[in-house]
Amino acid sequence: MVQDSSLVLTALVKRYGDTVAVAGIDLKIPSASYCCLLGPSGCGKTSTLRMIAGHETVSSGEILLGGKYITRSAPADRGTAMMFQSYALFPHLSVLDNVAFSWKMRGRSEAERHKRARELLDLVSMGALAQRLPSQLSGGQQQRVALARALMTEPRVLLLDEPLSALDPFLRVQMRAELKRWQQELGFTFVHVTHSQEEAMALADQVVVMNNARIEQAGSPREVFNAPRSEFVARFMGAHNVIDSPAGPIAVRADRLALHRTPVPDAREVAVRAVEYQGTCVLVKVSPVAGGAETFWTASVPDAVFDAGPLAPGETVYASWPARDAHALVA
Ligand SMILES: Nc1ncnc2c1ncn2[C@@H]1O[C@H](COP(=O)(O)OP(=O)(O)OP(=O)(O)O)[C@@H](O)[C@H]1O
Repeated sequence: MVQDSSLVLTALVKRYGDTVAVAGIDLKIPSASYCCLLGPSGCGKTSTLRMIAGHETVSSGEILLGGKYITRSAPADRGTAMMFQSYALFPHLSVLDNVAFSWKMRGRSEAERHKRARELLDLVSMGALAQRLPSQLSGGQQQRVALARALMTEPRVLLLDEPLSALDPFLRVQMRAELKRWQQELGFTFVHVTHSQEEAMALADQVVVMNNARIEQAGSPREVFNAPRSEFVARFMGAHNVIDSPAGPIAVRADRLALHRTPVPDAREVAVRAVEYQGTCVLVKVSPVAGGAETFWTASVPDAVFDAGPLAPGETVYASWPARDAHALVA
């Protein structure tokens, strides 16, 4: 039977003296799903993760794993394992012994622990390097070992704190795909802290956008990207314009903002301010003529469309968007 690895956070609060790091959040993370906690520095992501792990006490509120309260359980008794930003491998132990370490602490025999460690090293494609020392591995390889070591404790929930931030951009994209594959193969819950919206969109079943110790919005990457609820989410997810309309602020995706040379109904007159070539598209930055020079909107124009009618800074054009692509934002 597959174990229930769902997580529920209710009215969870973390205070450090006068600082409120997490201000009473409610969140349900379904069993066997990939959840990304996303937000700017200091918004409370790591504090949330550390409370789930039991590395930080909860000021108030509750945490349930698989329907059982774990709020006050010892870290080792929770069914969670944490993979850290720095991989924190023991430098003097081989890869195999690093992975087997937690079973040594539990008094399991060498044959038993090495057998399981080898299985996990094979899972993360590191079986061939089992006898190396951590210093003889690349960053991506060290990360695989750190993952195998976390899995050795047989968690139901794996907690990952910025696991890709130390890798170069090429490796980051490769390891991202592997994390997703491992999560699907293992079939348990991953909670991954990141400040990269691109990473969260690529990985998550559920993206949880945090700001100022609270959850601004939680949903699938498509829901959060296509229908941001607040100005903060629209700006943080990027590729959106926040536009004042008579009914209040709206978000319009940059690729849904159309530019016309002649007026069309409901269009706003705008001045082209800058043109940035991006390869597959061209970003055209415009300012509404009636809106002040410090307001900028961006239209993302496919390169072939732009090439058919190039625009240059200083030109005046007309910006419009389909009504269905205007998402009302809460203030
Ligand atoms: N041990 C601590 N003592 C006092 N304040 C803390 C402590 N840990 C975190 N904080 C504060 O709590 C708030 C949330 O911090 P947290 O580390 O959870 O944010 P974060 O979103 O993970 O940020 P980052 O992306 O920079 O890691 C911040 O204002 C931070 O300064």
